[in-house]
Amino acid sequence: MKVAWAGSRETLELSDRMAKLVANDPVFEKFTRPMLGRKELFKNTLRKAAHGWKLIVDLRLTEEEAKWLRLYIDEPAYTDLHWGMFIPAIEGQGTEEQKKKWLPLAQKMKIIGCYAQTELGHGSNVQGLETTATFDPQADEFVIHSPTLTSSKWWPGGLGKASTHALVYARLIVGGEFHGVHGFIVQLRSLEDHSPLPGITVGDIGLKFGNGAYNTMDNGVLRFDHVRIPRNQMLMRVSQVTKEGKYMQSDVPRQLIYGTMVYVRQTIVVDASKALSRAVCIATRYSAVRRQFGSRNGGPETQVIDYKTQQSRLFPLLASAYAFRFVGEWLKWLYMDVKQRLEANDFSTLPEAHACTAGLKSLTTTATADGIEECRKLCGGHGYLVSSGLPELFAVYIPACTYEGDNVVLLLQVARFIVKTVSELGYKQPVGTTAYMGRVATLMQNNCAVRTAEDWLNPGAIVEAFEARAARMAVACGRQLAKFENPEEGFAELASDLVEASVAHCQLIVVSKFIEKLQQDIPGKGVKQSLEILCYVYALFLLHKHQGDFLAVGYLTPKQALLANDQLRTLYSKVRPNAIALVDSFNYTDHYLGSILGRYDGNVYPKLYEAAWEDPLNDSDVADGFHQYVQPILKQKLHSAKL
Ligand SMILES: CCCCCCCCCC/C=C\CCCCCCCC(=O)SCCNC(=O)CCNC(=O)[C@H](O)C(C)(C)COP(=O)(O)OP(=O)(O)OC[C@H]1O[C@@H](n2cnc3c(N)ncnc32)[C@H](O)[C@@H]1OP(=O)(O)O
Ligand SMILES: Cc1cc2nc3c(=O)[nH]c(=O)nc-3n(C[C@H](O)[C@H](O)[C@H](O)COP(=O)(O)OP(=O)(O)OC[C@H]3O[C@@H](n4cnc5c(N)ncnc54)[C@H](O)[C@@H]3O)c2cc1C
Repeated sequence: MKVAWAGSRETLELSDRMAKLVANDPVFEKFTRPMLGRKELFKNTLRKAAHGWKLIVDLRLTEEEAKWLRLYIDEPAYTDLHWGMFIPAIEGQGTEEQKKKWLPLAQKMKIIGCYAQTELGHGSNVQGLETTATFDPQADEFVIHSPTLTSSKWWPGGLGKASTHALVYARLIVGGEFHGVHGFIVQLRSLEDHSPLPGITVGDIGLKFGNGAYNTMDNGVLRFDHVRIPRNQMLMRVSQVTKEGKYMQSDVPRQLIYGTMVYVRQTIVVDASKALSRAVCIATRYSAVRRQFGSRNGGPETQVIDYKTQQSRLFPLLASAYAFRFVGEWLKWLYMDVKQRLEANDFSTLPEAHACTAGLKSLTTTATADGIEECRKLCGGHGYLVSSGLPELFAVYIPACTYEGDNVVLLLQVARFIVKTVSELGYKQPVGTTAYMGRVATLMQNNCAVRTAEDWLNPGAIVEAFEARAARMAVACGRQLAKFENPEEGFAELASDLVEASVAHCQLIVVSKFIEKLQQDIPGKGVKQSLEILCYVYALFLLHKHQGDFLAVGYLTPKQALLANDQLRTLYSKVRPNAIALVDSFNYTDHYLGSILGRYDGNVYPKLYEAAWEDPLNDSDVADGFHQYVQPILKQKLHSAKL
């Protein structure tokens, strides 16, 4: 199962080597992180990032090894944006000449870059950005300017203190005409002493949610006062500005300017399975250690993992972690395929890639953020201790529902794609993830054939149920929209229904990709069977949770919905004996998990007890401030006996 989770034996071995390298290196210690003040915390992150880079250089790690190393260091840092957005943006939107100039500098870390798109006034509405880039043909330069307070760049990770350069998204103005938002490479700080260059005001935006957590990142604010950059620092793969001041658009679609977001959203789906699996690993191991009630004749109490309610909350999350792992694998493949096509100037699959990355990013991050919090509750009171690892994981993870596109805004993008597909059904055969809509007549007509709980153990029955629900919800939205004279008004009015239809479409993708995964050759005794059980758990859990949809569209009867729930209970009993093995298969070191409750050896209570004494408050028996603030109260002489 470790191989199935990792994707291949090679990846398992490679990631295992990197995990151990980090776990055994004292520089990467992270348990004191929540106790540190902001300055100390940030300096510590800089130290870890520098040490990580030294290892990459000294040990000549490959790009793949370096990625795993950064993952296991497990501390958000400026390097995430440098490697994760600045470099990919230049790769995707730069010309060959620009790539030749900037990529070697960035890859050798001679410069540090961030992705400066969001502003104080606009994040979701990219076309609403206010920063301007005005071409000055006399000087052959762009003038980058922040005309208003709300045009201040606000949020970019790595911008606050670390970056020397930024990829700045600004409205292009040539010859007094606006040409939409484009990307520009702008140097922010001196490469000699790191001080901000003239015309640049830059700093950190302040503390964020949670102790430690995302505060290791220097999310920044940035203002430009007529900062000049050479013309060739506008990324010009999509459109160009000539020396003479002529704006030219190549055959490449404008949307490619948003290409970095497609790339990052795809990586966020893969990361969702990592974050959720960490939380599930902690909650599952602890649920096997923890005992409450049920002692008979002085024997041990019941392990809480044996309670059906615990199983019905925990096992769907375990199944979701696997489901997100496999849909992430597929999405990576889809992205690589689109990338290759784009390089050959085939842009036909870009809209689907945008819809899939946007929708799956939204679906998986929402479920993961909620899932981490559920895991905290599954661990009872001890889950609220920082040493459980769950509060920090939650605090670091939840912004994933917002960054790289607010999850609702992204689902509305999916809705546009679905509505367009439905409206074109008469003359255009849908392909890829919308191919099922080509069978819309059948899906609208046929109802579920399940008669017994066992009938639900059939991938065909499950896929058809999810297809029928998604198709019927999409068609219902299409019909409602058709009643509006102004389609945009209709879209705004029906937005909540459209979001629900998008969720149904995205859940269908995840379920289908899990089922497709099971059609592949999966080596290892019992591995495929265990994955099949998890796949059914994932699908039937969703069906149970959203049974209102399935019933409302008239595909299921209440009896069939009840049968699905009966089957789900049986499946939980089948997961139980392998639950610990299924989380051990994630192959996480105790260092990466960062949780006393999730320790591999299960030695929870002695270690919790030990850790309590390491809290700084326990450095002395009498706390600082006691004599000043508490003792006077204890010693006071009150006049009223009642008080
Ligand atoms: C204890 C420690 C624990 C550690 C745990 C580890 C957990 C992981 C932690 C990870 C740590 C660090 C990682 C940090 C990473 C943070 C990165 C965050 C970076 C950012 O947030 S960058 C900023 C991102 N911003 C956004 O995403 C903005 C969202 N808005 C948009 O994307 C768009 O503007 C829009 C909403 C899509 C715009 O809509 P609008 O209708 O206005 O669109 P346009 O008119 O502009 O275009 C319409 C046209 O274009 C199509 N289209 C839109 N987007 C794309 C696209 N990306 N690709 C292709 N096509 C696109 C759209 O479909 C329309 O097409 P049509 O005309 O209909 O054919
Ligand atoms: C930790 C973190 C790191 C980040 N890193 C970066 C970075 O490196 N670089 C960068 O450029 N940016 C970064 N961002 C910014 C991030 O990309 C934006 O915050 C995100 O895109 C959401 O945009 P917003 O803040 O404008 O939200 P808003 O759009 O203001 O959202 C507010 C509310 O309005 C709703 N809403 C907005 N528009 C619509 C609509 N059309 N229909 C219905 N509802 C709507 C949303 O659903 C939400 O509920 C980061 C943000 C965070 C939190």
